[in-house]
Amino acid sequence: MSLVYDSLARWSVAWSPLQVPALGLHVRGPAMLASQKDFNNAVSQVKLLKEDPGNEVKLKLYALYKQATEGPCNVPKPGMLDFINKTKWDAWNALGSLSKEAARQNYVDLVSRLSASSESPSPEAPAADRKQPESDSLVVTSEDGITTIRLNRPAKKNALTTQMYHDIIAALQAASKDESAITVLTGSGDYYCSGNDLTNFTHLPAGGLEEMARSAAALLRDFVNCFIDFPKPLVAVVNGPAVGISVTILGLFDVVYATDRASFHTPFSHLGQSPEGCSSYTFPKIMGSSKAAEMLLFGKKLTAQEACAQGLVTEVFPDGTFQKEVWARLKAYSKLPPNAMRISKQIIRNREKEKLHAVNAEESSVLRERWQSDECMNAIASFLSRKAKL
Ligand SMILES: CCCCCCCCCCC/C=C/C(=O)SCCNC(=O)CCNC(=O)[C@H](O)C(C)(C)COP(=O)(O)OP(=O)(O)OC[C@H]1O[C@@H](n2cnc3c(N)ncnc32)[C@H](O)[C@@H]1OP(=O)(O)O
Repeated sequence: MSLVYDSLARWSVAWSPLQVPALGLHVRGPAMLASQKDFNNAVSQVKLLKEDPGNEVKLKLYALYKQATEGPCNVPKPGMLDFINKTKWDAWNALGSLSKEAARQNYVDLVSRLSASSESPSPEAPAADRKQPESDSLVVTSEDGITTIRLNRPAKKNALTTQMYHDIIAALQAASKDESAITVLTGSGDYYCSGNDLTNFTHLPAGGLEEMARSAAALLRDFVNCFIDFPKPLVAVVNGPAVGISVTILGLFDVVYATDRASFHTPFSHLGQSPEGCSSYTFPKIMGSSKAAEMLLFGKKLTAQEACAQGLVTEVFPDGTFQKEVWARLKAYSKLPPNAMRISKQIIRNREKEKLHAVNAEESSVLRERWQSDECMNAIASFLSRKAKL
């Protein structure tokens, strides 16, 4: 269950039933409007819904409830760091001058639709007891001399949760000591990875924003250090679009294979952030300072072919044969003498290790400041309130 969902659920207890903005709401004449009794019944019915209707619907319910009971939004807008209350306020405020009566009716209609759909069997709806545990977001397997670390949150485009950063660190540490010759990072579904899960920043710890930025910077530094120090051949099998940190760390891989459907996007300025994953050093080295600046400063998105032409990607494969061709090749490579591959990697990496660690430390420290900036907070709030997408 996502953090936002948890927060909204807690919210619903504290603030009573939730609601959603304009989408799918009915407009009726006064004679057809629901009575106060219908409304009270609907409020009780919400608590009996068998299935969680999801954050968006709960927000809609919340806003309609507030509009129906208090009228148009008349309370001050919460601060931009108060993500949850701001999202709720936005939803209520979006109803504008909708009358109390119309809001009451829309609330009743929405609850009635929800009750009907939660009663009809839906084979695709995930039952609570089939919910994937957090650890299923990463799947690690070892076969044919290859350890594969697979990002497995396809419904969220494999965005990286805080837990996933920790799990990847643990998986890389284990892979560095296991029997496999090669380690692969790849993704499930249509995306390789959409980068940092932006809801990671919605859990403010007791120490507030400053403490959150401190612990995020420490985690980022540990995470990237694992890639710098990884002792065996590390291969990225980029099965679809890649965003943010999943792109920047590619500069620390030994080989990057991509489907022709992949794209490579580092929208740090759009997000009020700055480069990480040692990309401020590796990208200019790989593609030249000007091409690197276009990506890292202006967020230019590269196609797979462009990324290959600029040296970030080793080879591009047609999507239809991508998996077959790449895995056949990796299986062949995994039969090469493992010690020779390790030693060769060490010779290459040792020349750079000290520099890479220094770059990682600096980038993490700069980001610690960035995460506390208005630019960054506004960009995250904007994505979370569904106003912005890349
Ligand atoms: C206190 C400790 C914290 C520790 C944190 C560690 C910190 C290390 C951080 C290092 C710095 C990293 C920087 C980056 O990676 S910057 C890049 C961040 N990524 C983004 O900005 C991408 C945002 N996503 C999008 O723009 C679009 O979703 C995307 C273009 C990727 C896909 O669009 P599409 O229309 O195809 O699909 P949807 O938008 O409908 O996505 C499906 C669902 O997935 C959710 N989603 C996707 N990406 C993210 C994401 N990055 N964070 C959170 N959620 C994401 C999306 O919201 C949809 O969810 P719902 O179905 O529930 O709506």
